[in-house]
Amino acid sequence: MSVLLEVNHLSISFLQYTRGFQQKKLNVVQELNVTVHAGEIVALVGSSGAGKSLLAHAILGILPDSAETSGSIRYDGEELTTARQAALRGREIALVPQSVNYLNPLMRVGEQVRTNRGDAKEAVKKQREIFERYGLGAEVERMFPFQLSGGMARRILVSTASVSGAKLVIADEPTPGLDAGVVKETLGFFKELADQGCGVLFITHDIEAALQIAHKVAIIYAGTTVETARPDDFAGSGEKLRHPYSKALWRALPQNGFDPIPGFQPHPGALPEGCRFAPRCPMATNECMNSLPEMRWLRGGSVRCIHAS
Ligand SMILES: Nc1ncnc2c1ncn2[C@@H]1O[C@H](COP(=O)(O)OP(=O)(O)OP(=O)(O)O)[C@@H](O)[C@H]1O
Ligand code: NI
Repeated sequence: MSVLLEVNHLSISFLQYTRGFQQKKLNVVQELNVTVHAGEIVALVGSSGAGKSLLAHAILGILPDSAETSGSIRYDGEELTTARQAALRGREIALVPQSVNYLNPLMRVGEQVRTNRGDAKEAVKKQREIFERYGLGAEVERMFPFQLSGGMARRILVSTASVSGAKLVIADEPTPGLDAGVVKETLGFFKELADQGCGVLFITHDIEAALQIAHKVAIIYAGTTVETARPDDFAGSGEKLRHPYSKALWRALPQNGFDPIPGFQPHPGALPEGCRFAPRCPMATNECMNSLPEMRWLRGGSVRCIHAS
């Protein structure tokens, strides 16, 4: 399948004003890499504050003005410029947001799901077809968001991407606090989109949900990609995983012994010089403190660690 999205060496920083008129640059994301092919579901996993939503916003071109970015984001073989982002956003590149609060409370749902589809007649037809496929009754298109149940609202959010005819769907934490049935159903919708040729970037804290549908898993820590793995690398005690952080994350799951990693992910203002994980890493040596390791290929995946083998 062809490469749809290619993010390389992405850095995002924020200019912050400290005491007086001094400016301080806060480097939040550095050297973030991720590639999504058509028809592929890539899970982006990392803990809170790792930079997942910032990546999503950088791709969509909706970062705040105070953000400064460098590196490259290519879509469909070409650099994603601000102008292209504006033209593709909500159409070819769609966001499935975390919260139903992204829906306009004053607009009937059928209408808002159709907003980015040009031809009105065709849009209604497409929207009805998709609502039916997602098990949303004919009456739903006339409803307002407050009338929807949690499960229905999730279906509406995913159907928006479907109706717009998106080729790349970015789902930012689409299954927070949902009951198991709704999670399973939502995951099924993404699978279906991918089966139709869509690329899906599935952002989540939830490794287990990710593993149910992902073709590839990218793990990020403190603003940096540390590993890309195959779903079946997440097995046993994590011996197939490549990065010490990935292993630790896997072992911290309740079913794997709930062995939490001591320490905390560093705050953007206080990132270590070298490997971001070194201060918490059982394998760290002096060499790890010098510079951020390069990403390298290893056993059918990639890893940013000089000790991984
Ligand atoms: N406008 C901003 N100015 C300064 N720092 C910011 C800004 N937006 C985000 N950050 C910082 O960037 C880091 C990453 O934020 P981001 O929202 O991408 O995290 P995340 O991985 O999506 O976390 P979560 O799982 O909690 O949603 C955080 O430490 C956050 O404080
Ligand atoms: Ni987020």
